[in-house]
Amino acid sequence: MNYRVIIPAAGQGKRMGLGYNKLFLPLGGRALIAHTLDVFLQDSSCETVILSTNEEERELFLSLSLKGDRSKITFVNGGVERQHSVANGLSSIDAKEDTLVLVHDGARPFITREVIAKVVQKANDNGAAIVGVPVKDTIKRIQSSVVQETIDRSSLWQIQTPQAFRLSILHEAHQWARVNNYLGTDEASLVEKISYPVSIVEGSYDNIKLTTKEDIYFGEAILQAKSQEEKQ
Ligand SMILES: Nc1ccn([C@@H]2O[C@H](COP(=O)(O)OP(=O)(O)OP(=O)(O)O)[C@@H](O)[C@H]2O)c(=O)n1
Ligand SMILES: C[C@](O)(CO)[C@H](O)COP(=O)(O)O
Repeated sequence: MNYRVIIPAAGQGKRMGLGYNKLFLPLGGRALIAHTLDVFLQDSSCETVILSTNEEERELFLSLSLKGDRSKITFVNGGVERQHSVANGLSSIDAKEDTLVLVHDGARPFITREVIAKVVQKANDNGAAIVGVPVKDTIKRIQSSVVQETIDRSSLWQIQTPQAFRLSILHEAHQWARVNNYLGTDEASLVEKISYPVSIVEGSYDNIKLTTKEDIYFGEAILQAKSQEEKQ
Protein backbone atom coordinates (compact mmCIF):
# COMPACT_ATOMS: atom_id res chain seq x y z
CA MET A 1 0.00 0.00 0.00
CA ASN A 2 1.58 3.25 -1.13
CA TYR A 3 1.30 6.41 0.92
CA ARG A 4 2.58 9.96 1.20
CA VAL A 5 3.88 11.39 4.47
CA ILE A 6 3.78 14.93 5.80
CA ILE A 7 6.59 15.52 8.31
CA PRO A 8 6.11 18.65 10.42
CA ALA A 9 9.66 19.89 11.12
CA ALA A 10 9.18 23.61 11.63
CA GLY A 11 9.15 23.82 15.41
CA GLN A 12 11.57 25.73 17.61
CA GLY A 13 12.29 23.04 20.20
CA LYS A 14 11.57 25.46 23.05
CA ARG A 15 11.10 22.69 25.67
CA MET A 16 14.43 21.12 24.69
CA GLY A 17 16.13 24.43 25.45
CA LEU A 18 18.97 24.10 22.94
CA GLY A 19 18.42 27.55 21.47
CA TYR A 20 17.96 25.97 18.03
CA ASN A 21 15.55 23.55 16.32
CA LYS A 22 15.96 20.25 18.19
CA LEU A 23 15.66 18.38 14.87
CA PHE A 24 19.29 19.32 14.20
CA LEU A 25 20.42 17.85 17.52
CA PRO A 26 23.17 15.27 16.88
CA LEU A 27 21.93 11.77 17.74
CA GLY A 28 24.47 9.01 17.18
CA GLY A 29 26.52 11.56 15.26
CA ARG A 30 23.72 12.48 12.81
CA ALA A 31 20.97 15.08 13.02
CA LEU A 32 17.83 13.78 14.74
CA ILE A 33 15.70 14.55 11.66
CA ALA A 34 18.04 12.52 9.43
CA HIS A 35 17.12 9.37 11.33
CA THR A 36 13.42 10.11 10.86
CA LEU A 37 13.77 10.90 7.15
CA ASP A 38 15.88 7.79 6.45
CA VAL A 39 13.00 5.49 7.42
CA PHE A 40 10.61 6.99 4.88
CA LEU A 41 13.20 7.58 2.13
CA GLN A 42 14.11 3.88 2.34
CA ASP A 43 10.49 2.67 2.39
CA SER A 44 9.48 1.70 -1.16
CA SER A 45 5.80 2.19 -0.20
CA CYS A 46 6.45 5.86 0.58
CA GLU A 47 5.86 7.89 -2.59
CA THR A 48 6.50 11.41 -1.30
CA VAL A 49 7.89 13.04 1.84
CA ILE A 50 6.40 16.51 2.33
CA LEU A 51 8.75 18.27 4.73
CA SER A 52 7.27 21.30 6.43
CA THR A 53 10.15 23.50 7.55
CA ASN A 54 11.04 26.99 8.68
CA GLU A 55 12.02 28.78 5.47
CA GLU A 56 15.26 30.02 7.04
CA GLU A 57 16.28 26.43 7.83
CA ARG A 58 15.66 25.10 4.32
CA GLU A 59 19.38 25.08 3.42
CA LEU A 60 20.15 23.14 6.61
CA PHE A 61 17.64 20.47 5.63
CA LEU A 62 19.03 20.35 2.10
CA SER A 63 22.55 19.83 3.46
CA LEU A 64 21.59 16.79 5.58
CA SER A 65 23.31 13.54 4.69
CA LEU A 66 20.50 11.05 4.24
CA LYS A 67 20.07 7.38 3.36
CA GLY A 68 17.54 6.45 0.71
CA ASP A 69 15.87 8.30 -2.15
CA ARG A 70 16.00 11.99 -1.24
CA SER A 71 14.27 12.88 -4.51
CA LYS A 72 11.04 11.93 -2.70
CA ILE A 73 11.30 15.09 -0.58
CA THR A 74 9.27 18.18 -1.39
CA PHE A 75 9.33 21.24 0.85
CA VAL A 76 6.56 23.46 2.18
CA ASN A 77 6.78 26.30 4.67
CA GLY A 78 5.85 25.59 8.29
CA GLY A 79 3.36 27.63 10.25
CA VAL A 80 3.03 29.14 13.70
CA GLU A 81 1.50 25.97 15.12
CA ARG A 82 2.19 22.33 14.29
CA GLN A 83 -1.33 22.06 12.84
CA HIS A 84 -0.58 24.91 10.42
CA SER A 85 2.63 23.24 9.33
CA VAL A 86 0.67 20.07 8.60
CA ALA A 87 -2.09 22.04 6.84
CA ASN A 88 0.49 23.64 4.52
CA GLY A 89 1.76 20.18 3.66
CA LEU A 90 -1.78 18.96 3.06
CA SER A 91 -2.50 21.87 0.69
CA SER A 92 0.44 20.81 -1.46
CA ILE A 93 -1.03 17.37 -2.15
CA ASP A 94 -2.80 17.01 -5.51
CA ALA A 95 -4.01 13.43 -5.53
CA LYS A 96 -7.07 11.19 -5.59
CA GLU A 97 -9.35 11.49 -2.57
CA ASP A 98 -8.59 7.91 -1.44
CA THR A 99 -4.84 8.51 -1.38
CA LEU A 100 -3.32 7.53 1.98
CA VAL A 101 -1.65 10.40 3.79
CA LEU A 102 0.44 9.95 6.95
CA VAL A 103 1.51 12.65 9.36
CA HIS A 104 4.64 11.88 11.35
CA ASP A 105 6.52 14.12 13.77
CA GLY A 106 10.04 14.94 12.65
CA ALA A 107 10.94 14.58 16.35
CA ARG A 108 10.11 10.83 16.38
CA PRO A 109 13.22 9.23 14.81
CA PHE A 110 12.59 5.67 15.98
CA ILE A 111 9.55 4.81 13.88
CA THR A 112 9.90 1.52 12.02
CA ARG A 113 8.69 0.25 8.67
CA GLU A 114 6.80 -2.51 10.49
CA VAL A 115 4.69 -0.04 12.49
CA ILE A 116 4.24 2.19 9.42
CA ALA A 117 2.93 -0.80 7.47
CA LYS A 118 0.49 -1.65 10.30
CA VAL A 119 -1.01 1.84 10.47
CA VAL A 120 -1.13 2.15 6.66
CA GLN A 121 -3.02 -1.15 6.38
CA LYS A 122 -5.49 -0.11 9.11
CA ALA A 123 -6.10 3.30 7.48
CA ASN A 124 -6.57 1.61 4.13
CA ASP A 125 -9.24 -0.60 5.70
CA ASN A 126 -10.97 1.99 7.91
CA GLY A 127 -10.01 5.43 6.56
CA ALA A 128 -8.29 6.69 9.73
CA ALA A 129 -5.74 5.03 12.03
CA ILE A 130 -3.14 6.15 14.55
CA VAL A 131 -0.28 4.60 16.53
CA GLY A 132 -0.12 4.44 20.30
CA VAL A 133 0.84 2.42 23.34
CA PRO A 134 -1.12 1.67 26.54
CA VAL A 135 -0.16 4.01 29.39
CA LYS A 136 1.99 2.42 32.10
CA ASP A 137 1.74 5.03 34.84
CA THR A 138 -1.23 5.99 36.97
CA ILE A 139 -2.84 9.14 35.55
CA LYS A 140 -4.50 11.71 37.81
CA ARG A 141 -6.27 14.99 37.14
CA ILE A 142 -4.54 17.73 39.17
CA GLN A 143 -5.77 21.24 40.01
CA SER A 144 -3.80 23.75 42.13
CA SER A 145 -1.33 20.96 43.00
CA VAL A 146 -4.13 18.85 44.51
CA VAL A 147 -5.34 15.53 43.11
CA GLN A 148 -8.89 15.86 41.79
CA GLU A 149 -9.37 12.45 40.26
CA THR A 150 -7.58 9.21 39.40
CA ILE A 151 -8.45 8.23 35.85
CA ASP A 152 -9.09 4.58 35.09
CA ARG A 153 -6.06 3.78 32.96
CA SER A 154 -7.37 0.48 31.57
CA SER A 155 -8.64 2.34 28.46
CA LEU A 156 -5.95 5.04 28.26
CA TRP A 157 -3.34 5.08 25.49
CA GLN A 158 -0.37 7.34 24.89
CA ILE A 159 -0.79 8.51 21.31
CA GLN A 160 2.13 8.81 18.89
CA THR A 161 2.58 9.29 15.17
CA PRO A 162 2.32 8.23 12.31
CA GLN A 163 -1.32 9.09 12.03
CA ALA A 164 -2.79 7.84 8.76
CA PHE A 165 -5.84 9.01 6.86
CA ARG A 166 -7.62 8.85 3.54
CA LEU A 167 -6.90 12.25 1.94
CA SER A 168 -10.58 13.21 1.78
CA ILE A 169 -11.00 12.67 5.53
CA LEU A 170 -7.93 14.69 6.47
CA HIS A 171 -9.01 17.51 4.15
CA GLU A 172 -12.49 17.60 5.72
CA ALA A 173 -11.03 17.55 9.24
CA HIS A 174 -8.60 20.42 8.61
CA GLN A 175 -11.36 22.37 6.88
CA TRP A 176 -13.56 21.92 9.96
CA ALA A 177 -10.70 23.10 12.19
CA ARG A 178 -10.19 26.23 10.07
CA VAL A 179 -13.89 27.11 10.01
CA ASN A 180 -14.23 26.51 13.77
CA ASN A 181 -10.87 28.05 14.65
CA TYR A 182 -9.97 24.79 16.42
CA LEU A 183 -6.38 23.91 17.31
CA GLY A 184 -5.68 20.29 18.13
CA THR A 185 -2.45 18.67 19.31
CA ASP A 186 -2.75 15.89 16.76
CA GLU A 187 -4.59 15.25 13.47
CA ALA A 188 -6.82 12.56 15.02
CA SER A 189 -8.40 15.16 17.34
CA LEU A 190 -9.58 17.03 14.24
CA VAL A 191 -10.93 13.86 12.62
CA GLU A 192 -12.77 13.03 15.85
CA LYS A 193 -14.48 16.42 15.60
CA ILE A 194 -16.05 15.41 12.27
CA SER A 195 -17.17 12.20 14.00
CA TYR A 196 -15.12 9.88 11.84
CA PRO A 197 -14.04 6.74 13.77
CA VAL A 198 -10.27 6.59 14.31
CA SER A 199 -8.69 3.13 14.74
CA ILE A 200 -5.54 2.50 16.71
CA VAL A 201 -2.63 0.12 16.19
CA GLU A 202 -0.14 -0.69 18.91
CA GLY A 203 3.27 0.79 18.26
CA SER A 204 6.42 0.70 20.35
CA TYR A 205 7.51 2.43 23.53
CA ASP A 206 10.74 3.15 21.59
CA ASN A 207 8.81 5.54 19.31
CA ILE A 208 9.46 8.50 21.59
CA LYS A 209 9.12 12.15 20.63
CA LEU A 210 12.30 13.90 21.70
CA THR A 211 10.85 16.87 23.58
CA THR A 212 12.86 17.68 26.71
CA LYS A 213 16.56 17.24 27.59
CA GLU A 214 16.02 13.86 29.30
CA ASP A 215 14.83 12.47 25.98
CA ILE A 216 18.33 12.92 24.54
CA TYR A 217 19.80 10.15 26.64
CA PHE A 218 16.75 7.98 26.16
CA GLY A 219 17.27 8.52 22.42
CA GLU A 220 20.98 7.66 22.55
CA ALA A 221 20.16 4.49 24.52
CA ILE A 222 17.48 3.43 22.01
CA LEU A 223 19.88 4.06 19.12
CA GLN A 224 22.56 1.99 20.88
CA ALA A 225 20.11 -0.86 21.50
CA LYS A 226 18.92 -0.80 17.87
CA SER A 227 22.46 -0.91 16.47
CA GLN A 228 23.23 -3.88 18.77
CA GLU A 229 20.09 -5.64 17.47
CA GLU A 230 21.17 -5.04 13.85
CA LYS A 231 24.57 -6.63 14.58
CA GLN A 232 22.94 -9.83 15.85
N1 LIG B 1 4.86 25.28 14.41
C1 LIG B 1 5.33 24.01 14.45
C2 LIG B 1 5.54 23.34 15.69
C3 LIG B 1 6.02 22.04 15.68
N2 LIG B 1 6.28 21.45 14.48
C4 LIG B 1 6.83 20.09 14.44
O1 LIG B 1 5.91 19.19 15.06
C5 LIG B 1 6.63 18.12 15.68
C6 LIG B 1 6.14 17.91 17.11
O2 LIG B 1 6.21 19.14 17.76
P1 LIG B 1 7.06 19.38 19.11
O3 LIG B 1 7.66 18.12 19.59
O4 LIG B 1 6.22 20.19 20.02
O5 LIG B 1 8.27 20.28 18.56
P2 LIG B 1 8.53 21.82 18.89
O6 LIG B 1 7.30 22.61 18.61
O7 LIG B 1 9.78 22.18 18.14
O8 LIG B 1 8.84 21.77 20.44
P3 LIG B 1 8.45 22.91 21.52
O9 LIG B 1 6.95 22.83 21.65
O10 LIG B 1 9.19 22.46 22.74
O11 LIG B 1 8.93 24.22 20.94
C7 LIG B 1 8.11 18.49 15.62
O12 LIG B 1 8.76 17.66 14.65
C8 LIG B 1 8.12 19.95 15.22
O13 LIG B 1 9.25 20.29 14.42
C9 LIG B 1 6.06 22.11 13.27
O14 LIG B 1 6.30 21.54 12.18
N3 LIG B 1 5.58 23.38 13.27
C1 LIG C 1 1.13 14.48 17.58
C2 LIG C 1 1.68 14.03 18.91
O1 LIG C 1 3.01 13.59 18.74
C3 LIG C 1 0.85 12.89 19.44
O2 LIG C 1 1.29 12.54 20.73
C4 LIG C 1 1.71 15.18 19.94
O3 LIG C 1 0.39 15.62 20.20
C5 LIG C 1 2.54 16.36 19.45
O4 LIG C 1 2.57 17.30 20.51
P1 LIG C 1 3.59 18.54 20.41
O5 LIG C 1 3.39 19.34 21.67
O6 LIG C 1 3.21 19.30 19.16
O7 LIG C 1 4.94 17.93 20.32
